Amino acid sequence: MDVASCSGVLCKTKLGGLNLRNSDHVFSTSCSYTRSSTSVSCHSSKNLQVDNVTPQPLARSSSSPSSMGKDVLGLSKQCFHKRNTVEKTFCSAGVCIYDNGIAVESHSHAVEEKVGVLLLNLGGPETLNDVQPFLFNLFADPDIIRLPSLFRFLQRPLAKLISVLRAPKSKEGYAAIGGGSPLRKITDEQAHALKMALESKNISANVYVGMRYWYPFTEEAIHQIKRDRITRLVVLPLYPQFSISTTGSSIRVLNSIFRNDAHLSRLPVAVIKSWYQREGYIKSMADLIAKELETFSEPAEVMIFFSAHGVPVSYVEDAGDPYKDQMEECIYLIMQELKTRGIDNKHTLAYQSRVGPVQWLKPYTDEVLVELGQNGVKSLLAVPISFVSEHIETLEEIDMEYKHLALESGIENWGRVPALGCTSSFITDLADAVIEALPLARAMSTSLSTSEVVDHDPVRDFIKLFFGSILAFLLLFSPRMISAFRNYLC
Ligand SMILES: C=CC1=C(C)c2cc3[nH]c(cc4nc(cc5[nH]c(cc1n2)c(C)c5CCC(=O)O)C(CCC(=O)O)=C4C)c(C)c3C=C
Ligand SMILES: [Fe+2]
Repeated sequence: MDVASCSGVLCKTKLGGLNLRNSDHVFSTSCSYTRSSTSVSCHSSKNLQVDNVTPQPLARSSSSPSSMGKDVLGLSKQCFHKRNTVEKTFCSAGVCIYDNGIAVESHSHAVEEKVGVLLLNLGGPETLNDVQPFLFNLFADPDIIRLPSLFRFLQRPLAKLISVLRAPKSKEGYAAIGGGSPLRKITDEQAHALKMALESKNISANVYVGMRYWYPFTEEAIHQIKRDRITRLVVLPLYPQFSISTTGSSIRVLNSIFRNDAHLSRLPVAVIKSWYQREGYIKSMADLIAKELETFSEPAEVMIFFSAHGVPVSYVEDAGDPYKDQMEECIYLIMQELKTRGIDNKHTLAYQSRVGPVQWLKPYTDEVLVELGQNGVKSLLAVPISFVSEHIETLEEIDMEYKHLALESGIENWGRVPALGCTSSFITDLADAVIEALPLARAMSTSLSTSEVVDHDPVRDFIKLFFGSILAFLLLFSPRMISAFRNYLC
């Protein structure tokens, strides 16, 4: 059934033996919704709203993150939300949720809808020989090293240089955790668990894994989705909070694949850009923290230490990355949830894993640990917060380096909350997010907007390349640049 042809008060979309029933808000060509201080406006030429918006932080601060109302990714915004100051669950999946939500009811005759879920993740080297090429892929990403357009042609040579320089240090880290990243195995397990959770909710779906920098690459997953003739796709990045450097980068790749493929550009897709504020996720995190606190002799005395992967400050301040705002909101929500359980410990947030010469979000995890130790904190529970699987930065950086540093600095009792992995309440919540997003899928546009049309002027390109090369040469051999490269080594 072509959902775009739907009209009237009630529309039904048949999904693999299910009917997803929505209020007419979902299918009207243009809709707006107001409820106390919350409002959502959606406009769609295809009678269907799709995510493509970053959900709003809730309740705490009064100003929106700097990216709100901006289109950080060049994705067309189909919906925009205003701050919800009263109702916690309004935008629970990072997708537009309407009036009475989405009613899902069983239906006896199946139609040809084939649902796919694409899990996006970072990927990691599986062997020590993979480390340098993995790092090359990472640093060749213009969302990881953001060069001014004049220097874009240097992206790959620079990536080669930095990956070769950094590889020995990274290899040491991967060697310490068994010779490779566990990310592929864990993500595959999460994919399987999600498929099962969807099945238990009567949704039959294929779940795919698409990694950004290592196998199975996002491109491979998309080919498989095409071969399997998926007719409706939900894209679910495994990063709770949105950053240009993670979810943003993966969605940029998806966008370019979909736009240039006649079949894919017609496929209804819903992208869940972030989900840090979902109740199920917040509660699952609170469960893990509460359980781990119990392992201390005096749980109430323990400092809860959230450690998030950092991003360069310029991402937040210049490019409008909502990552920092979402991180702070997420921690606020977890602490609120713990408070409802009578847990009112002190807590703090710091950022780890900085790379290269630029300023990263502060405070830095290593510096805060030393300060806390010096200030007499005796018990500390580390909580990795930006990622949902174990990886090099939990297993090596936190469990080895930071633990050692903390104990050296005077902290006596150390604990670490495990990553969510396949925790069942968490996977169930992801399944709910998928189900909420499904009816909001819409086809990506085939036409490039004017700002995206690549304008080729050979004379201008030559002038840029010529002067860019001279500038790059001068910069590369300046003392400042040489010291900058040294920073990639440690
Ligand atoms: C939300 C999570 C992450 C953000 C934000 C992020 C930004 C970011 N990362 C780098 C550089 C590196 N990241 C590396 C590994 C790595 N990064 C994340 C997550 C985020 N990165 C994960 C889960 C992993 C581990 C993957 C694994 O193999 O287990 C690495 C490689 C490891 C190392 O050498 O330290 C680098 C390098 C930048 C520059 C950046 C933002 C601009
Ligand atoms: Fe990273």
